[in-house]
Amino acid sequence: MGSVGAGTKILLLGKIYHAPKTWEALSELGELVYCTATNRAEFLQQCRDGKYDGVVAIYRTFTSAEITGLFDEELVSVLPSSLKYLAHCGAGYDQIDVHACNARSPIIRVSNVPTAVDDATADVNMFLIIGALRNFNTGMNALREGKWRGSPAPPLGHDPQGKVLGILGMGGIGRNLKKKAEAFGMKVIYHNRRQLSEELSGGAQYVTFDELLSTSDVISLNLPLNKNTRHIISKAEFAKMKDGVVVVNTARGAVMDESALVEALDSGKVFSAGLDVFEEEPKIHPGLVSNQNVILVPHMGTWTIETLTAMEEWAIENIRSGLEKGKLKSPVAEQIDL
Ligand SMILES: O=CC(=O)O
Repeated sequence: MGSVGAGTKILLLGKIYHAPKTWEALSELGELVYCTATNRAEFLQQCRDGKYDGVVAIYRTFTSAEITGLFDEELVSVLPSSLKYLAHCGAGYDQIDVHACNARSPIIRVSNVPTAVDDATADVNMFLIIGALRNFNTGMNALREGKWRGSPAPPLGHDPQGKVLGILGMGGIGRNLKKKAEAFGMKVIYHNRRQLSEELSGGAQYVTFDELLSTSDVISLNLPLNKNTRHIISKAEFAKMKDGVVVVNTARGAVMDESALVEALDSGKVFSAGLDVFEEEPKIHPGLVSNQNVILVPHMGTWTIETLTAMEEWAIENIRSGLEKGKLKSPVAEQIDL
């Protein structure tokens, strides 16, 4: 079932920082080739000109989109016909149009990196929850301006103990967050496309989307971005939330309508927010930058040596598994049954 043969090539889109030896070891399975394009138009042209013909597997990173742009229908349509495996080094694969990959014959099999990201992302998530509940940003900024806590002093924050945390999206990160939040004394409820088994949910109460919105003291967004979840939190959803709710997002910016969040913060409906992701990274809505009640982190959920190393190793393993066994280690949800 393997795809290894003379002429097999493996293309790197982006960089390998932490697992260079594991990457280089792939050279026993195929020739390692590198992208020379500096922008999307160039990459598309190179593909059309056959520069990457013979590429059977691609390893790509989130930031490689700065050069190639999204793996949308247009880009997928020019990828070499030899391509079988697309290994994304990240948990969220919203940059890839899996539908377009499925439409190819044979299909392009896509993998992401689950599990390895869970701890680091849930840690940042917890940092944002505590930081937003305590509203540390105001005092921290004042201190750097030489004004100690500022004048007037920041409003008092809130303790996590006894607060209801509503987790929207109970995948690996959501479940990991649940355990961490419980250690801080929070009561966890969740909503997910499907209710989880008691064992998987760890006893967290399953509630409807509307119940989650109306009964949570803190709402954490932990769901993937796709056409069904884009702007799942918007004006109408904010209206259903408790007054003074705290909102935290480590998933993808576009699951929430940023302008609606800015309005909800300005009106006081939302007490504070903690954000690691934004709708148009690296652009940040000016209403978020100017609002002291928002903690802003520039997409650093997995930004640790240990986690980024584990992610790179995992994504490379997907390529090895595809080439050796004809099967990816962690296919994306849409392709699990294919
Ligand atoms: O944002 C990070 C990831 O999707 O892994």
